[in-house]
Amino acid sequence: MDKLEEIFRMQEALNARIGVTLPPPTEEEKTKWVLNYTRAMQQETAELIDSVPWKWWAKYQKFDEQNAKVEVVDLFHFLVSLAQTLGMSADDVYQAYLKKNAVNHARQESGYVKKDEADSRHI
Ligand SMILES: O=c1ccn([C@H]2C[C@H](O)[C@@H](COP(=O)(O)O)O2)c(=O)[nH]1
Repeated sequence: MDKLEEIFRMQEALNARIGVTLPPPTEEEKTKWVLNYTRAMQQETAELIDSVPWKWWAKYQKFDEQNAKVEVVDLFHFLVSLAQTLGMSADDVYQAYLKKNAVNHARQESGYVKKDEADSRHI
């Protein structure tokens, strides 16, 4: 089985155990879960920041690479749930990634001197 598809399936199973079925049926519920998952990701991002010595005034901090990797995986859990909240399958994410990656390369090709919001509308 494709690894991304397996991750999506495992995340669905974990979320079901927690009592959450995605995508939510109403726009109101979708809004709630977008906010829940983005807030959870902000928290995990803060924990990732704390895994590196970011405090320029303190000397006690260490680079905890092992913990940083765990935080990345925690973030991935919530990012996959966020995609599922918006009704995206593993293949939807893959296809959108391909298209957006091509846009990013085209932007580099052209020097990216102007922001063109319309260049991503086809994704
Ligand atoms: O609805 C949820 C809630 C939590 N987690 C997972 C993601 C992280 O791996 C971990 C974060 O929880 P704490 O370790 O911060 O308790 O739980 C989910 O996948 N879905």
